Amino acid sequence: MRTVGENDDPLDDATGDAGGDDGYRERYRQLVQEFDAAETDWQRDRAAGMRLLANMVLKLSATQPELSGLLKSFGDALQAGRFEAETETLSSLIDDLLAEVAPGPDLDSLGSAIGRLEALLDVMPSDPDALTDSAGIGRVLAKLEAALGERLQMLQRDLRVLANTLYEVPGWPDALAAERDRQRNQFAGRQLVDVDALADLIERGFSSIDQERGEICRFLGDLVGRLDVLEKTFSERDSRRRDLLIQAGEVNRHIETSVKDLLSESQVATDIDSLRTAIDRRLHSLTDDLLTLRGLGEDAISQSDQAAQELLGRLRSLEAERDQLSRSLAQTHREARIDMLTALPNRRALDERLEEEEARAGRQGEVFSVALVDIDHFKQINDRFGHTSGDRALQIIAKLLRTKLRRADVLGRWGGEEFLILFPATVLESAREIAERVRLGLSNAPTHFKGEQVRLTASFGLAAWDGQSDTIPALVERADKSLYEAKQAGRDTLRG
Ligand SMILES: Nc1nc2c(ncn2[C@@H]2O[C@H](COP(=O)(O)OP(=O)(O)OP(=O)(O)O)[C@@H](O)[C@H]2O)c(=O)[nH]1
Repeated sequence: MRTVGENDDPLDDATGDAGGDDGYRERYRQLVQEFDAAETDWQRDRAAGMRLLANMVLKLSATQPELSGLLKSFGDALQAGRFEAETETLSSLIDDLLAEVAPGPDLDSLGSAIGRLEALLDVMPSDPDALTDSAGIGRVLAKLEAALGERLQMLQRDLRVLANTLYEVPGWPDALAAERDRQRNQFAGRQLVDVDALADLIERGFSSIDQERGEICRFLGDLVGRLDVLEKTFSERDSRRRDLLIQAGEVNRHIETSVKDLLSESQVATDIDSLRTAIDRRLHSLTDDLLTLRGLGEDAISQSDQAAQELLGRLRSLEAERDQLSRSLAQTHREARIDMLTALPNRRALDERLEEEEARAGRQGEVFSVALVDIDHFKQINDRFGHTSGDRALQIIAKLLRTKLRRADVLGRWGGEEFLILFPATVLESAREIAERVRLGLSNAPTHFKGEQVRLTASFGLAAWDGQSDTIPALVERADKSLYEAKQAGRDTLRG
């Protein structure tokens, strides 16, 4: 392991070992971005869910007459056909269907209609081409099937998005679950709500959304319960959905283990290099797992609201684990005496290095100098371009200062927008020359933020160690005083 003092360029070192752009930092950033994007999508879905409520009423109303019309024309077509053997069975089936739909189809009766339609298909001749006079019936049947399938699928999808979306509202999931159970019991007693009553309920729920959350919960419970009935009709034989859940469960467990291992490895890591290796190894597999989960999740969302809930739950708990990981990383970095943002030695490391230099200079009867560097008008960078750009400016300046200094000079982040340079075994005059070179280098290197050219400058306050009777706090205080004078003199200059 290398110590801070031996480190030529800590920023390069921090990414170099882990492989440049492929380093753990980059992958970690991507992971964070993915989570943020998921969060944004989710917010958007919530708004979409509210819009869907309104659309659903319209769709239900539109389905009813169209369905009746289609069933009637199907019946007519049958009458015109010559399927003597099947006519009786078919006619009674169609009568049943029409009777069921006539009073105003709701989701429950549509679900049952689909079941009957399947029975109808079963009794139809298996080879339509062999029957020249079946063309009309075939067309009507196909149209009916397509219209029903499409409408119900749309309805199902909308309901799922809606249910998922509103699960997000605090306190609703429990109310919803209770309501869903209640509705399930009602279904057992075949207690149906017609489409007008349903629409009424939705509208009432809308108009008093804040005061009447309970009402909306009941309404949603009703819809979700009905959705279950429909879903059963459609996908009882859909084993793919079950497979997806099993696969997702396996990936989840793998992720859980990886994160736990990583956390415990980061706790016991004794140096930054071994920690970095551990993170590197785990983040590879975590990122892959997450992508797999995403892929599975996308499929699962389209198939099951339950799967979507589970995926979301996983993403949330992963997010919590990510935060814990990031806290643990921050802690390790602090302990490693490296500043997280600039990857320079931090205040703690600088304090130690100053003490070492003081002891060395005292022993050998030498001197040394320090400079406090404060970025000019830095608040304006934050105010104009945002805090993230401010952070980037600090990173740019850190790197620039580092490249202008000698190998032996120690540069660290003293705090906020302030840096400290230690010039070991250097008299004030030489330190001043180097500092002036650094100041000019910074001042002549324009930077761009959000497409705008910005000139970053800094003020420098210098002081030299005054021999045995001097102390580090007194030395830094003198440098700070010089810095104040440099600021007073108009900034982008040095004093001391
Ligand atoms: N983005 C970002 N801003 C920081 C960080 N640390 C400190 N700052 C900001 O740096 C700014 C320092 O502002 P001031 O002390 O008013 O000084 P200034 O605007 O640089 O002006 P002068 O020093 O007088 O030239 C404050 O707005 C802090 O919020 C950081 O880590 N990141």
